[in-house]
Amino acid sequence: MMKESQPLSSEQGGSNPVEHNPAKFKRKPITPATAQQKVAEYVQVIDTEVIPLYTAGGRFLAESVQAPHPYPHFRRSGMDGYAVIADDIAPASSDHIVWLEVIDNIPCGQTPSVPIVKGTAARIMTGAMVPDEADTVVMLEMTETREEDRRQWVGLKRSVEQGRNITPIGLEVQAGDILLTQGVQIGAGEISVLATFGVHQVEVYRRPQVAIFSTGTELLAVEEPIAPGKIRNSNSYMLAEQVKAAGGEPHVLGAIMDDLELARTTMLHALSSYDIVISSGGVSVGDYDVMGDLVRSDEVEMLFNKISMRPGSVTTGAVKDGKLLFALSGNPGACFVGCELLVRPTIRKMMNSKQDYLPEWTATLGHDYHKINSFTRYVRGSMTVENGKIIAYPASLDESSVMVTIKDSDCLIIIPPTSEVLPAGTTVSLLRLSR
Ligand SMILES: Nc1nc2c(c(=O)[nH]1)N[C@H]1C(S)=C(S)[C@@H](COP(=O)(O)OP(=O)(O)OC[C@H]3O[C@@H](n4cnc5c(N)ncnc54)[C@H](O)[C@@H]3O)O[C@H]1N2
Ligand code: MOO
Ligand SMILES: [Mg+2]
Repeated sequence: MMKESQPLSSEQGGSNPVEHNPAKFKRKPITPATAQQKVAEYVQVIDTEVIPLYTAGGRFLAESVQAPHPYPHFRRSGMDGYAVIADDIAPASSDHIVWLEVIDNIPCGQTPSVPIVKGTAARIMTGAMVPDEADTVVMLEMTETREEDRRQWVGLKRSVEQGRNITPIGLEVQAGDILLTQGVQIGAGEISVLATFGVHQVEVYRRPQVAIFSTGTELLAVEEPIAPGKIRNSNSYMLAEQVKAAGGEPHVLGAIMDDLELARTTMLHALSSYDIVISSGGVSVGDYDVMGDLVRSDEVEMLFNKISMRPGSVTTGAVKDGKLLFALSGNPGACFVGCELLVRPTIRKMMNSKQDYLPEWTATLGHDYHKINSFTRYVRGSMTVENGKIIAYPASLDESSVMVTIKDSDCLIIIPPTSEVLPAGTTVSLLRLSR
């Protein structure tokens, strides 16, 4: 559940006596992969809880599940028909109907009541337990019936090979098979396995509780009317959705003015109360970029404050008392990418997921990409399949400050550092976004 609280401050002027600090201009960029590694070093697997199965969808399994019995655990009919002994019906043909006496009727959920012997058959329904002595089920459409002296007979004009329409014990699963491993995310298929094997109480990882706050004196709450120079706080909402999609539980702490003290108290409160903290805005070198100043202070241990990527070069990581703080850029595009590349894997690693980083695919660039840069670019784009190949089209507007094309994107196309136009047709890697 996304929770939203009131903005922490509404009255401060937001002017901040940020001291002139040349250190902020000397930032040492590290690669995106190094940033991910640095963050991963601080990730701790979170504790677990036991929840009812019907609430387990989307959660990450904290236990491995071993089959306590084979599945199916009895020989099961795959058709509505008659359970027979194949040898009995071997001579059947259109000229020679073989008649078997029907001595049992086995609906689903019941056990056979009499053994099938030579010359007899049991009427049986799909999913019902096949009598031990029968080795074949003939579907209803291939049979005719008659009644004589209140005895039922079934006639067959064709033979059927032995074993037809019987699902053997353990076809899907043998007793002792490992079915689900720790860290698997529970979806429809997984929950079906758990239900089948009677796991009605599931041990899952607790959802990481993620505090989100935005900094920016320009920020309005979404319900406020626009005003000159002001914008609405869209990043908090965007981040909350990204956190939810990753498997975490967002807590939106609202927006604060660009005020160092306010940022300090908000950050410290968030770090002491939640498992992960994300802030947006104020990490560049501007006069009011308070998060950048704060992260360089003694309050936290800064891991990095520059990554050789765009958007999101100012993405900052820090740690305090074992908890990670992600101070993301205020620019929506950079904020989005920083969250996908660093926060998402953190949330998922905390729940032991092996699907922590965004999956990387190979694709063909759909049109020329003109921007040159010494940093790796993660360009939002959309994928289509043309003639059996994945074609990735960069968004028309992909600047860090652009918000509106995030919604149209299902991938981040990786454009390596380049000084030349990348022509359409180039093979590129991309990170697939989950939607
Ligand atoms: N002199 C330099 N200026 C800038 C540099 C630089 O290296 N030298 N880096 C640029 C890059 S790259 C980026 S990215 C931005 C990063 O800015 P900040 O992280 O400090 O973010 P803000 O200054 O607070 O805001 C930037 C932009 O984003 C808007 N914003 C902020 N919060 C939100 C929100 N919650 N929802 C929607 N939009 C938000 C804000 O109004 C600004 O327009 O710095 C460059 N500058
Ligand atoms: O950090 Mo900025 O997004 O690189 O443009
Ligand atoms: Mg700034």
